[in-house]
Amino acid sequence: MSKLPSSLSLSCSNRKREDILESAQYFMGVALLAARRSRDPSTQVGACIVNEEKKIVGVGYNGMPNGCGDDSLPWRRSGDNPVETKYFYVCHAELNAIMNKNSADLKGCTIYVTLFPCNECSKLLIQAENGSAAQSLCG
Ligand SMILES: Nc1ccn([C@H]2C[C@H](O)[C@@H](COP(=O)(O)O)O2)c(=O)n1
Ligand SMILES: [Zn+2]
Repeated sequence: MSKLPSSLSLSCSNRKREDILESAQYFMGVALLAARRSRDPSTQVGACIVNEEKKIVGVGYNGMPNGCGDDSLPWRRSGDNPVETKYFYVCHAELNAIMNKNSADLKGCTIYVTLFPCNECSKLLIQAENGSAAQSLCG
């Protein structure tokens, strides 16, 4: 291999950068970025699923179901009837991350979520993983 011209070797360091994000910080950063896509006016949640090879296999954020207008469904937290609140409709970030996954199952995966998973999502994560509980890291 040819040597770099002396002008370049003077200006470029030969050392790799050491002050980089740890992988967990990076994956939680992806979850935090995903949360910024959420239309929920009060709480934005992001989730990032990572496999054993440290590859991202699914990302999601909380939002209304596909095809249901963000403008036509309620975003309020309370109402006389549950159907008048967002809770009746909204899909949680973890559910969306699972549905967006690009692998058959989530065996050995870790999910990075910006909020603690609810009981329903915990059940989904367990089933999607095929038996045992998926790890959760919460920010
Ligand atoms: N693990 C979680 C917990 C909550 N969410 C979503 C569901 C709602 O859109 C919002 C919570 O709204 P709040 O009661 O704080 O007004 O966060 C989720 O996606 N994942
Ligand atoms: Zn949930």
